[in-house]
Amino acid sequence: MYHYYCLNQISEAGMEGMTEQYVPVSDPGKADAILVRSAAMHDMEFSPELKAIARAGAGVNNIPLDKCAERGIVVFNTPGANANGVKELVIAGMLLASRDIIGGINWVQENEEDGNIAKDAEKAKKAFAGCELEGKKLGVIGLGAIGVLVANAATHLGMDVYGFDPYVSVDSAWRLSRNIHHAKTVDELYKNCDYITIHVPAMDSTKGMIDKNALGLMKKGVIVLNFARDVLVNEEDMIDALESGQVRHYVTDFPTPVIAGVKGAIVIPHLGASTEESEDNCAKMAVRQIMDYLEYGNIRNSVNYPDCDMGMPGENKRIVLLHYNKPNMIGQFTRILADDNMNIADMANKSKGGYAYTMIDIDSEIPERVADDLRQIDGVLRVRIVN
Ligand SMILES: NC(=O)C1=CN([C@@H]2O[C@H](COP(=O)(O)OP(=O)(O)OC[C@H]3O[C@@H](n4cnc5c(N)ncnc54)[C@H](O)[C@@H]3O)[C@@H](O)[C@H]2O)C=CC1
Ligand SMILES: O=C(O)CCC(=O)C(=O)O
Repeated sequence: MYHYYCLNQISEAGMEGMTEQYVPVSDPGKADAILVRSAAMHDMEFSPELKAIARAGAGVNNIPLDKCAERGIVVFNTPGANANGVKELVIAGMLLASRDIIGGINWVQENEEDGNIAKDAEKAKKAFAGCELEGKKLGVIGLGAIGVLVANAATHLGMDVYGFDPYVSVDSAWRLSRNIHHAKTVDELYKNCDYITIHVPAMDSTKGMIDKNALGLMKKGVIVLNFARDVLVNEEDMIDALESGQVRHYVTDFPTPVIAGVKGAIVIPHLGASTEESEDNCAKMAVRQIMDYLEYGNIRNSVNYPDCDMGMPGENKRIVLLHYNKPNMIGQFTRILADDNMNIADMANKSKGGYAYTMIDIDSEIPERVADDLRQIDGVLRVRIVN
């Protein structure tokens, strides 16, 4: 039996994937796994019961990854599962910023009682005119799951697209249209583009990257779109740039007290991934990953531990160890198993930064006392016999 707790509402389509072995609990302190969307977890206490957290989404800046790793809690996310939802809203954002669709709709609502509205609209509409996307230059910062989709879609709208991502993955590079120009520096993209959209995670290295200096390099009247995280943009600097006309519109998916209501800012209430399809995709992926980890110890799409997958153990018994990535850990594990006359049928060890994960299949029962001996090794953070 496994206990889980949902910190946010998670799509039914995902929860339906859980077998009768999974029971919801009302106290997170009693959960083996927590499912979360955007709820902030930094101040939460984690009980020793907690083995996994699954973020049904991409960004994990709401979760204390190192604290979790130190406690042997594996944190998962669902890469790419909501990327199409965000891509579509970014395209909508570019259109909203190019033509005053919102102003026009508001005008119709304000004049709904006007019996002459059809004729009056023809006079009023010049106030809401705009420009087209075709032929304009778009700069995409971050060519991951979302950035690639946005860049490729924009080429189909006839835009001239520039991409910047010094850490682009091989998979993303394969998915990227050959029509995208490779910007070698972010400044090159700032200087040349009419629209700039940012799709990078919120990390120490990216926070505030769109600041006064970056905005100063951009073309006058640029449109900036931020569907990634509020902290990537220095909002005070953005307000100055909107007031001076350096930025024509700032489209953001993140309302804050500073930016909400600012003239020129088009602020959306974090709707990028709020589609039925994205919510279902994320929930299904998060649930599958949690179940595979709790039942078989397999790790797929973790952000604080290495991915490591040995499939199902079959007739064997499996023990998994979360530990520091340092010398002589495996030697100590195998010595303890050998002292107990246990035969290793299969084994995998992977590392990610300072942490590592070892899966060992044994062709006999694994006594709890062996797990206890393994727990005593300096640098071991958690040991689980998973079947
Ligand atoms: N508005 C919404 O509802 C949503 C927002 N997001 C946000 O969007 C972000 C991106 O999402 P995905 O594309 O799915 O993530 P991803 O991990 O697939 O892609 C991120 C890309 O950013 C690149 N990158 C990192 N630092 C960079 C830098 N300094 N300059 C240029 N590129 C850099 C990485 O190499 C990677 O290719 C998430 O971290 C999240 O914060 C994600 C989903 C929904
Ligand atoms: O769950 C949500 O709607 C937020 C999506 C998001 O921001 C993300 O996946 O990073």
